[in-house]
Amino acid sequence: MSSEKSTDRRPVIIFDLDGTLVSSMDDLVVTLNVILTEEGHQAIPPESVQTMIGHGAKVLLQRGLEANGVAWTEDSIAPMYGNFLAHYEAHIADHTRPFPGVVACLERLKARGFRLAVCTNKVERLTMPLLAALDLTRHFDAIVGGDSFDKPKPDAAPVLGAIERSGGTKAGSVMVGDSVTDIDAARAAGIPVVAVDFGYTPVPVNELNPDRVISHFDALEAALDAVID
Ligand SMILES: O=C(O)COP(=O)(O)O
Ligand SMILES: [Mg+2]
Repeated sequence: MSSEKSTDRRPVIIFDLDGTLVSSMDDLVVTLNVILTEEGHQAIPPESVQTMIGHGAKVLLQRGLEANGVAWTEDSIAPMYGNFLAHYEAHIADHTRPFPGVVACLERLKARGFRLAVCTNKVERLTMPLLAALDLTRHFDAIVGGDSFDKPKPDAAPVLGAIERSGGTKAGSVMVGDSVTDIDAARAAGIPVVAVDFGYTPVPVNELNPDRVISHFDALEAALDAVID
């Protein structure tokens, strides 16, 4: 961390990745179904996969197996998980793109003096190449993955870690996410949360009581102004 960062602590806007900054579902669906069908299992329809995203690739694979009625253990899924990581890494941005308005919004927030961070449950091995492939890495002061700290979201640790690694301060910081894990992690960390309603969640986000819900990144600044004291 530079001395400039440590003496100039600013609020941080902490973004979830899948379903919030980027539309990663199609690439995740393809990889999951390639791995399941290679093993002789049934492919899962996209609308079902959408409800399984947000807890990282390993949980996605576990849920895909459970949907097929297949029992798994950590040992039994290890080779399949390795294949999943390799396939997904090779196709990480075939279809995945930033949602509309993301880049312009990040630039406006940076110009307003916020620090910016990613806090995802995707492992670092996948998070870093995805952000690089979409030319998003340069916008962020810190990037935290599901394996960056001992526990992933909904634990507070990765959210607080993202603030710390950004050289930021918790006061005035806000989480932006698409699912219950983001809302619970923000609550655990003691910061407000804005939810996007175009992401991946089995439960509509407005039923999860975030501080604000937005339907487009053009609405994020007004939502942040409303939730920051
Ligand atoms: O399920 C994943 O791969 C990670 O999801 P997240 O970026 O929404 O935390
Ligand atoms: Mg998400």
